[in-house]
Formats: sequence, C-alpha cells, structure tokens
Amino acid sequence: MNTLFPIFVKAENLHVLIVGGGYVGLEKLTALLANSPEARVTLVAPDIRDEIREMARQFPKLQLIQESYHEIYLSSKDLVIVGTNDKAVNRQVQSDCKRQRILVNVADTPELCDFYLSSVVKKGDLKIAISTNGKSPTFAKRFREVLEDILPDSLQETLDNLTAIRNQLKGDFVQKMEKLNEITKVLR
Ligand SMILES: C[C@@]1(CC(=O)O)C2=NC(=C\c3[nH]c(c(CCC(=O)O)c3CC(=O)O)Cc3[nH]c(c(CC(=O)O)c3CCC(=O)O)/C=C3\N/C(=C\2)[C@@H](CCC(=O)O)[C@]3(C)CC(=O)O)/[C@H]1CCC(=O)O
Ligand SMILES: NC(=O)c1ccc[n+]([C@@H]2O[C@H](COP(=O)([O-])OP(=O)(O)OC[C@H]3O[C@@H](n4cnc5c(N)ncnc54)[C@H](O)[C@@H]3O)[C@@H](O)[C@H]2O)c1
Repeated sequence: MNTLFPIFVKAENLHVLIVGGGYVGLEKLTALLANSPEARVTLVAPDIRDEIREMARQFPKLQLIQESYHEIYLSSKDLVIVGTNDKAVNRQVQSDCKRQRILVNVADTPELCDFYLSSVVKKGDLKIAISTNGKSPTFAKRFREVLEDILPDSLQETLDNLTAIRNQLKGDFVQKMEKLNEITKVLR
C-alpha cells in the first residue's frame, strides 16, 4: 500500500539544510531552487562542487559553509536533506533530526526518509508531483517527460480564465462551487 501523503510546501517560508556538496547535494539543491528560488538554504560540506558555488552567486538566500557536519547546523532549520558519501554521517544527521523533530530526507536511502523528493511537472501555475512510492525514480522521471509533452501551453489561459470567473461569481459557497463544476465539465 502506498501511504505517502503528498503536500505542497511553501519552501520560501522555511530554512532548509543540505548536508553534502557533491553530485547528490547538487541534484537536490537544483530540484529545490528550481521550484522555490526564494527558499533560504544552507549547505554544509567540506568539499563543495563548483556548480554549487556558482548557484550561490545566483541565489542570494543560498549560504555555503565549508565544514564537516555538526549538530549545531540543525539549529533553526525546518527541513534537512542529507546526501554525503559517508553512510555513518548520513545516519548521524538522520538521528539528530529525529531527536529534534526536524523532517529529514536521506537521499537514496528510502528507509531513513521522512519525505521523498518527487518528479515535478510544471505548466504555468499547474504543478504535478510524481512519486512511485520509491519503487522507480527513473519511471517517475520518464512519466514526467510524458506529461510535459502532452500538457498544452494553453493550460495557463484556462487557469487564468477560471480564476477570473471564480473572482466574479456571486452567491454563497455552494452556488459558486456548483457553477464552477458546471463550467469545467468540458475538461473531463
Ligand atoms: C524523482 C527524483 C526527485 C529528485 O531527486 O529531485 C528522485 N530520484 C530521482 C532520480 C534518480 N534517482 C536515482 C536514479 C538512478 C536510477 C534508479 O535507481 O532508478 C535516478 C534517475 C536519474 O537520475 O536519471 C537513484 C536512486 N534514488 C533513490 C535510490 C535508493 C533506492 O531506491 O533504494 C536510488 C538508487 C541509488 C543507488 O543505486 O545506490 C531513492 C529516491 N529517489 C527519489 C527521488 C525518491 C523516490 C521518488 C519516488 O517515489 O519515485 C527516493 C526514495 C528518496 C529521495 O531521494 O528523495 C529524481 C528524478 C527527477 C526528475 O528528473 O524528474
Ligand atoms: N551521484 C549519484 O547520482 C548517486 C547515485 C546513487 C547513489 N549515490 C551515493 O550517494 C552518496 C553521495 O554521492 P555523491 O555523488 O554526491 O558523492 P560525492 O563524492 O560527489 O560528494 C560527497 C559529498 O559529501 C560530503 N561530505 C563527506 N563527509 C561529510 C561530512 N562529515 N559532513 C558534510 N559533508 C560531508 C563531501 O564533502 C562531498 O561534498 C555516495 O555514497 C554515492 O554512492 C550517488
């Protein structure tokens, strides 16, 4: 059974810690900032890839700390993503986070994750997050590509029109809901 509960997080309201500055750190950082460029992110690692240093020049809310992980870096963090090449460090970060009740993702170690990153389809304001319950991230990536291809760019116009209608509708909540359901029947 797939018991994952999907939510859409306003990452710009959070302070995220990424532990590890290699390929995995870069991948997760890129995924985060592609969706939430205003998110406050601190990345800590003794070795930090050049691409990450370049991102720090583009994203003023990304702070890099060239040090090994220490629990002190969890201070005032809301969410943690860890992906170092040292499994003992990854496990230490995970257990520190659990003790402090901070949600943690240990990249590529599903059993230690409180949440997974998803494949993300974006068409204007429409955002679809895909997870395979950890079964095949590659399938999630491929399915994202399929959806990106079939969703028309005109979707944004549809959403804008529906917003305008939604804002103009008079009546109580139930009447508005009925009207919006009627108008959108053509989408089925
Ligand atoms: C979706 C995406 C989001 C993102 O990371 O941004 C994501 N992985 C992506 C790609 C990807 N990751 C891996 C490959 C290589 C091929 C393969 O293994 O399939 C590829 C494909 C590629 O890169 O082409 C390696 C891998 N990943 C995990 C394991 C461990 C394991 O399964 O046990 C291993 C094996 C490590 C090893 O062999 O040692 C685990 C996880 N990866 C997840 C997310 C979570 C589950 C998501 C879900 O529920 O589906 C979860 C559980 C935890 C997490 O990391 O959050 C992103 C696609 C973004 C996009 O392009 O749309
Ligand atoms: N790169 C991939 O696509 C991939 C895929 C599957 C699994 N993995 C696994 O994930 C792990 C990380 O992979 P990678 O490619 O990012 O490795 P990498 O060697 O590129 O980077 C490792 C990072 O961890 C940091 N690190 C090491 N000790 C640390 C500590 N004490 N505190 C903070 N940071 C520390 C290093 O400074 C470096 O930035 C590896 O174990 C690898 O086998 C990677």
